[in-house]
Amino acid sequence: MSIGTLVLLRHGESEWNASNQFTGWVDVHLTEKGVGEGKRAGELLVENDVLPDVVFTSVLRRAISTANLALDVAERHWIPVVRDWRLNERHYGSLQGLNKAQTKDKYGDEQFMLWRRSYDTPPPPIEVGSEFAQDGDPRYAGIDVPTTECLLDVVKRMIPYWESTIVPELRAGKTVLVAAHGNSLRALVKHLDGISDADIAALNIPTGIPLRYDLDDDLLPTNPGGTYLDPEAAAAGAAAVANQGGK
Ligand SMILES: O=C(O)[C@@H](CO)OP(=O)(O)O
Repeated sequence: MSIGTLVLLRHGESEWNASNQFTGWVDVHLTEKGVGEGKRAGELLVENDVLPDVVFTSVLRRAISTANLALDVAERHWIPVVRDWRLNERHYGSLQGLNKAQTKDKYGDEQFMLWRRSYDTPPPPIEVGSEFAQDGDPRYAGIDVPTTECLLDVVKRMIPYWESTIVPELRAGKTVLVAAHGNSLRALVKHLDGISDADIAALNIPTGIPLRYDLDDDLLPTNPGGTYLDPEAAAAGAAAVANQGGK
């Protein structure tokens, strides 16, 4: 059987995307625009005839809601769903809740970009028990909840999960939707496309636009970089993510 189709979907615009705040593991809602993006993602799945057989999401509502909205529009609301914290956004440490533009002004461009896009420099850890920390959250019972993560930390939790749990569904020939986050999807795309630790800094994933990957038997993309189902909107969305902090 040939390898199934992989579709990656970053959640639609969240309340903290709109207010330009570092989000990480904080469980914020979608904005109205984000809800519209989720529905539009469903239309794109239908228009391009990529109808998921199974969906994987993080345990954060912005990804869960986006997947629900898209699958409802695509009449695939009934497919099996698997949720796992390993698909969560990167934990942003003590930056969670801070405004990106103010953080950039306070610490300067270089430090800001190091925290935001370097591969192996995590932001300072969040204080346990503080307002935007996740210790004590019942959904993470039994998990050693991080207090900060760099992209390398996300790769370390994400790729073993990809290999053990998502790949078997693809090998069974299924169309698999992964609804997750900017940085958890950057970790997966880095792995799929073999992007270097340095080059991954320049890659940004727009909200709410399905990204299709066709994989060969070795799980290498036959369409390197993937194919956005709305390439124009994706280019504009990725540029907007890259410029966050500039406002
Ligand atoms: O705040 C975050 O959690 C992420 C995604 O929104 O932001 P950034 O793109 O700055 O890594």
